[in-house]
Amino acid sequence: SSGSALADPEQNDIQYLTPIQIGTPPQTLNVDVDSGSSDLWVFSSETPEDSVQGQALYDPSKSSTSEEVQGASWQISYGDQSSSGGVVYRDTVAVGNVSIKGQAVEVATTVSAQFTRDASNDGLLGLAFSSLNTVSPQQESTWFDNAAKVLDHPVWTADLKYHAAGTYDFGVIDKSKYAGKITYVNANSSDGFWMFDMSGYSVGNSTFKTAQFQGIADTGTTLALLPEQVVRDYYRSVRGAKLDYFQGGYVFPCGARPPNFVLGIGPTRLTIPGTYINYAPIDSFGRTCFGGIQSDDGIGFSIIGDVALKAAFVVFDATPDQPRLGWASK
Ligand SMILES: CCOC(=O)c1ccc(CN)cc1
Repeated sequence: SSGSALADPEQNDIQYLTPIQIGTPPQTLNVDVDSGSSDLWVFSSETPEDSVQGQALYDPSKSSTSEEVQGASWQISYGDQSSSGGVVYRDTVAVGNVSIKGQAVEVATTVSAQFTRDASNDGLLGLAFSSLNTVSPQQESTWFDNAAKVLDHPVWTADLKYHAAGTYDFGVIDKSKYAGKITYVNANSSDGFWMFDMSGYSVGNSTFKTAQFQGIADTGTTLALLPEQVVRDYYRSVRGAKLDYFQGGYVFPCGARPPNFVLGIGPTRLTIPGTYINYAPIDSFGRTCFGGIQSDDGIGFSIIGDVALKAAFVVFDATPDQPRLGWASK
């Protein structure tokens, strides 16, 4: 089997939302497909009312195919200090028409304020490796790990777009979605992430600078978080850029035209247009803008989030014993 699902951006592409179907009859929720985590969790009939502000809810009692996983619970916190937790059901989950029975659906009984405030986000679909799943006492598999058994190929692809809807495909690599060839690099899943090595960078039309650093391909993070030295070097070329401690990163006048940023990924190059790096205004006048590239300081590795991923067609290839990431222009 194979399938395709929409990746619809919220304002400023802060995140992309994908409709999925849970239960019988199907209940459609819009979730954030997140290659940086491994829990499928949703707002539900068991989420306290004062924590729900407009989200669609999964109600397992209205699904003839749901069953509670006795004694199981989950609790997760993300890099941005948001968090959620709750209990676990099994039910049928379809993403892009690929339907998987007995998928662990983690039902939120607590969510942090950041999730409550985002009315259009009904939950997360974690597509990192199952070793990061937080269900206890018995860890659960991700939807993709379960789907890979029935997909024509153990792959999924991300075609995110700038201020436009893109797609996530499962079990198929759609040639109409990219240009030229796909360059594959090995992924290291030992920490549960889609982690890979970068070989250097260039700013605008300057010469390529070699730099060895590793990062994770993370569809669930908005920006690109890179080594401090690289980021400092980049903003030297942005008129009026400065590191604003109170905004928590580099800002610049919205009229600045940031240069392109080229990321070296093995033998291939990913060019992030400067327009993607002029991420969004931080003030209501649209005077000062926040950079789409920021420092990864304190994380321990870089995070290649949506600002970078939307410049490419990305293949998440879970071929047993040698996961790979494929990169193509489009
Ligand atoms: C605004 C609601 O979304 C989140 O808080 C959120 C989304 C994804 C992730 C995973 N990187 C963390 C928090």
